[in-house]
Amino acid sequence: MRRGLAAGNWKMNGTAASLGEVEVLKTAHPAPAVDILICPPATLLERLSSVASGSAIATGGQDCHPEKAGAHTGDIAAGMIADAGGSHAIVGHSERRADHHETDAIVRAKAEAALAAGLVAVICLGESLDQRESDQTLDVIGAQLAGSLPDGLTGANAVIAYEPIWAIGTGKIPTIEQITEVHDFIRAELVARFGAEGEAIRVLYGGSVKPSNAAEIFAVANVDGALVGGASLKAEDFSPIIAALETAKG
Ligand SMILES: O=C[C@H](O)COP(=O)(O)O
Repeated sequence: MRRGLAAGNWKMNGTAASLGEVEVLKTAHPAPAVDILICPPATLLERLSSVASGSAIATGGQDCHPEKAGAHTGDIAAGMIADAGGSHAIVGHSERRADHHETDAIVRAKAEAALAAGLVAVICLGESLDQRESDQTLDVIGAQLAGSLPDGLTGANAVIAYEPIWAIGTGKIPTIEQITEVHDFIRAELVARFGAEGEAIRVLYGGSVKPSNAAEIFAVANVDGALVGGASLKAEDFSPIIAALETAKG
């Protein structure tokens, strides 16, 4: 059975004061039945990793550059995330794909860089509202899986996050039937490509996950957890999501 993963993506939010939220989570979840991950902005990664040290909370970056080092102003290499105490790297988030024109090929290269640095790659994909409304969702997800995933993925080195773009930060979520359809499709594609490891790779849902809707989303068989944005910023919101995942998948 896959272990649940509650992942928080703080995006471009958080200052040193936010580290107190991690202290609260540590106390509230000393021995959780699921994995917990927080990906703060790069400015906080080392400090947050230090605060989380010795707890059940893993940390990671929100992006990494495909190269190991070099003249890439403003970018961060996967090895730097590891050096700062992180164990995961989110790649291919729709905000990166949109804001930084990241293609599937770039996302794949970033995922490969994460794996080469010993990180777990959290590879994101999802359809736009136009694509959803024109019945292209599974085609889009299939193409993103084919183009963004490196070879050799396993349950230990990769996580997939399905995030419908139109559900991110909007308060809207797909129906449970829609989430089930996409997650079942992703699972089948992973098994077709990676065999038994495709069964072990966790598939997270992301997009407006809140304490109020977490339980129904986590009840879906192929939903192994969540990639949470806004509701991961405050322990009072993230903690009940972790608890709901423990109930469903712990
Ligand atoms: O990475 C997280 C997702 O983009 C979801 O963000 P959200 O929970 O604020 O909708």
